Amino acid sequence: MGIRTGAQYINGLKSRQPEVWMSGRKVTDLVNEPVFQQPIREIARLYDMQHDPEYSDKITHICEETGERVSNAFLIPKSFEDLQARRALFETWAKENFGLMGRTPDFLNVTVSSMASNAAFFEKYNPDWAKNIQNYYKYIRDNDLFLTHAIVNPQNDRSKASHEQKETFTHLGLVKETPEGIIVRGAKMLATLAPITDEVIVYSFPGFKPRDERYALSFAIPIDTPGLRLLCREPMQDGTRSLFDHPLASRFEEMDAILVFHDVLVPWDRVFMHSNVEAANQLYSQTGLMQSTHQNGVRGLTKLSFAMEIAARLADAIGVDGYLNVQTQLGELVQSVEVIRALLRVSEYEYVTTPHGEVIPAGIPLETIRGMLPKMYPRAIEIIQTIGAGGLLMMPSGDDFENEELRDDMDRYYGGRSGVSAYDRIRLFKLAWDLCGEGFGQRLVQYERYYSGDPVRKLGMFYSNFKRQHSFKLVDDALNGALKAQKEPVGTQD
Ligand SMILES: Cc1cc2nc3c(=O)[nH]c(=O)nc-3n(C[C@H](O)[C@H](O)[C@H](O)COP(=O)(O)OP(=O)(O)OC[C@H]3O[C@@H](n4cnc5c(N)ncnc54)[C@H](O)[C@@H]3O)c2cc1C
Ligand SMILES: O=C(O)Cc1ccc(O)c(O)c1
Repeated sequence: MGIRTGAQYINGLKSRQPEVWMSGRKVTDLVNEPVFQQPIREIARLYDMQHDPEYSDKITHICEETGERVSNAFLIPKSFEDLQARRALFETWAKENFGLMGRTPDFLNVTVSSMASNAAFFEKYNPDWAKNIQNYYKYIRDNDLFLTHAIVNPQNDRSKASHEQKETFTHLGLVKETPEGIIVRGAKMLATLAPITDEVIVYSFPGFKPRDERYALSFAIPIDTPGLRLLCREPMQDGTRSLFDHPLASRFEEMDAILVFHDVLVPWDRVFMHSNVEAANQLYSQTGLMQSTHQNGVRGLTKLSFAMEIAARLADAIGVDGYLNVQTQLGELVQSVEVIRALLRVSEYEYVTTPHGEVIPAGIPLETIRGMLPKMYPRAIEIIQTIGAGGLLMMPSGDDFENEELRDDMDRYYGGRSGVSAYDRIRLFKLAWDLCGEGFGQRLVQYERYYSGDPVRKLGMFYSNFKRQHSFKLVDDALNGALKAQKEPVGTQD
């Protein structure tokens, strides 16, 4: 089939009924559920762009194997140009939602593409796992599917390994093997957008201990697989608030869910790994899972640029951007954007070709983005809050603004500097408040901190890897140079 349209994506959602719980009730009509309607439209719009002549050649390509047009997320890059084609997709889609939707279909499609192109890793442990991940890649590529992922265990007690939790199946684990597949039970935490996806893929970060075998799992199943329950967090908008009042929150909220598996059957052909602690601990570093960091970086750059632009427009609108304290904050934001932009370019220009011929962006600059964004983005939000100050809280609702009796006061007291009307300023400040004040915006801060795992442990892993790869030769040169310089009599140097 190849690339889907938005309507085909929505028809897919209509064709099944996953077990979704939200606000104490079962959601039985996903497509007409107010909380999900706008995010579904946003995702559908991305699918439609694949067919739009303005974008089609930029974000899709003809698959060599099938001759069909498929998303660039499924490209296994073999050259710098391929990397750019993949980036073009990430960038084009991210700009559609200002980088505020992190888990658009490209994110996991690129992850699975990378897992499949590293099938040799799976082959080492079990040829079936290698075959399964490759077939799965082809399946989601040819059907243009939208995946969610669940990699982290529920928090319960982080001081204990999976096998030491209060109950055997607090963390998702294997119950038994059957002729049809494996039965799994327990929970996985935080699958973003799960209710409106087609499939879920499960894998883990490293950290398994001996006796954690039953938890060392990776597989993918349809989101409506019997026994799989999706427990949504409290929604941050009810789907009925106006776009005037909440121009971002009412469009781009990504619902998160905990996944509870009640003895779910995973067919053998969907099992990518099980019962192997060593393989599970290696999966992250050996299968290019980090390729999604390219998508994260491009999307993160869009989001940070958006925050920078909002801060600058706020300052301009109320005439404070001539003050030195405001200028230094705005300058800091512009420089943050430039740092991330430069790191992305370095990662792409200094690409690495793997032994099996896949071209991947250089890891250290990409990891540096991942380490810096969790500090830069919250700082950007703090700057928006500082520049907007009390005005952010004082905006009237759209209904107030429309009320003729109030209109004179609105026009007089809500306008900005000369040339900025009350209407323009209210809209701008509402946009800013969605990002820096609403629950929606706070989730976006939390997302940037945690979307790719705990930044504390990630930074520790980053330094350990760096230490393994780096010679620290400058220090040796300085020490050796000092010894040499001591021995040479003055006047003998060239
Ligand atoms: C908005 C949002 C969306 C997300 N979407 C997804 C998704 O779609 N799919 C998915 O799988 N995951 C998703 N994540 C989850 C993400 O993977 C986790 O939040 C992340 O891995 C951190 O784990 P945790 O939240 O359980 O924190 P914890 O691991 O419980 O950490 C809590 C605190 O304790 C500290 N800590 C815990 N253990 C240690 C340790 N061993 N050593 C040192 N310090 C420690 C941490 O530094 C942190 O400060 C999302 C997260 C957010 C916030
Ligand atoms: O950045 C990485 O390390 C890759 C990665 C893995 C899992 C995630 O959920 C994620 O967002 C990113």
